[in-house]
Order: sequence, then C-alpha cells, then structure tokens
Amino acid sequence: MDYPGNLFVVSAPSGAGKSSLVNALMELDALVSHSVSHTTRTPRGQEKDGREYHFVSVQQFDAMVQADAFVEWANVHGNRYGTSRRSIEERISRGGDVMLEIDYQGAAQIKRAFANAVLVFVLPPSLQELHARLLRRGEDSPDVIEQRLANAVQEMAQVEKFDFVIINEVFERALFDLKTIVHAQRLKVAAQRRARADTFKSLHLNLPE
Ligand SMILES: Nc1nc2c(ncn2[C@@H]2O[C@H](COP(=O)(O)OP(=O)(O)O)[C@@H](O)[C@H]2O)c(=O)[nH]1
Ligand SMILES: Nc1ncnc2c1ncn2[C@@H]1O[C@H](COP(=O)(O)OP(=O)(O)O)[C@@H](O)[C@H]1O
Repeated sequence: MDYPGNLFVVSAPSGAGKSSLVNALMELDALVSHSVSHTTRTPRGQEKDGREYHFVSVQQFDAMVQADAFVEWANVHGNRYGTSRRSIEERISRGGDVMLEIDYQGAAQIKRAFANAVLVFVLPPSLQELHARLLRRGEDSPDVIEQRLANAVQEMAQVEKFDFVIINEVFERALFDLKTIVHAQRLKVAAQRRARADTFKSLHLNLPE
C-alpha cells in the first residue's frame, strides 16, 4: 500500500541514543511524530502511560495479538513490545512522517509490510561508551544493564539489514545525519510522484486515487 507519509524505523541497542535523537528531531520538524508502542515492561521512574509507551499486561498484549492489532511485535530483553496499526496508519495516510523506535526483529516485519519504510540503525561509538550511557541514564538496575549490554552485540550484528547507519558519538552530528535521511526520503518520494504524474499525463490517463 502506498501512503502519502513516510515510515522510518530507528533501531539501536539500548542506550545508544535513539529516543534522544528522535525526540530532538521532533522538536525541529513538525511533520515528524513517533509511534507510541505497547509494552509489557514495567514503567521507569519518569515514564507516563500513553507518552513513552502504552503499558499493558501480558494478557492485554496477547488479546491485541489475537485481534491482529499489531503491525509488528517482538520479545525484547524479556518483555513484549508492539506497534499498533492505529498508531501509524492514520498519520501516514494523512501525509505525516512516523518514526518507529523498535528493535531489529520489528524492523524486519515493518519492511515486509511497508516496502518503502526506511530502516536506520544507530550505533554507539563503542561498547564502553554504551555501558557508560546506560549507567549515566540511571534508569535500569545493574542486572538489566548487564542483559542489555549482552544483547547489544547480537543486535549490532543486524546492522547490515538496515538502509542507513548513524554513529551517535557527537550528538549534534548524529542528529544532522538523521535529518538528512528524512529530507532525502521526502525528496525521493516527491521525485517519484512527479515522474509518475508525468507518465500518466503523457499517456492521457487520469492518475488513480
Ligand atoms: N519490535 C519492537 N520493539 C520495540 C518496540 N518498542 C520498543 N522496542 C524496542 O525494545 C527495546 C527496549 O526498549 P526500552 O525498554 O524502552 O529500552 P531502551 O531502548 O533502553 O529505552 C529497544 O530495542 C526498543 O527499540 C515495538 O513496538 N516493537
Ligand atoms: N551522543 C551522545 N553523547 C553522550 N550521551 C548521549 C548521546 N546520545 C544520547 N546520550 C545519552 O545516553 C543515554 C541513553 O540515551 P537514550 O536516548 O535513552 O537511548 P536509547 O533510546 O537508545 O535507549 C541518555 O542518558 C542520553 O542523554
């Protein structure tokens, strides 16, 4: 299905900075919004239901899976996370650009469902710095941090399945890279639409709705 808005997936190991980058981009670009996922994980200190996530029970999550309410979902670090159809389809069908901050398993499902989705992987400059960021963020217990670091190596091995890679060392530079990817996609889609319109015009056909 071809929607007027664009879908971007931003994946990264925990602590690499994907939420910080997407939040900074949304402050600069009113056309971009992010999808609020559902999760069975417990909320962190500052998190609010409906803002960072819709926090649901395992039973509620399962009921949504049964009802085919998710475009993708996966088990990540021992919890379930999913993107509801409602959270994206209305916005991209109205021409908005939507950012999904989801893991690599979800990214692969999104690419199958939306061939035009752009997949971006954010890497930390090193595993040491990733560890330091998780500690500085101060939101996760030591064993949760250990599990996330252990999973990071396997997650980073998925980078070749993505369209773009951003190394988040200097934040402003990484943000610039993300902005460039979004602008390039908008230009590409606009050029494709113009070419399609020209083709139909030259054939004296009306463009399909
Ligand atoms: N597949 C999938 N992954 C998600 C979704 N929402 C969040 N995730 C991923 O779940 C992982 C853990 O997220 P979270 O608990 O918020 O930790 P954080 O990444 O350290 O902030 C990250 O890799 C997220 O990208 C979702 O809707 N679907
Ligand atoms: N380029 C950067 N340099 C230093 N710290 C960063 C950078 N980008 C993000 N951070 C910090 O690292 C921590 C993890 O970032 P966050 O956006 O929560 O990561 P993620 O969403 O990928 O788990 C936060 O405390 C954030 O302020």
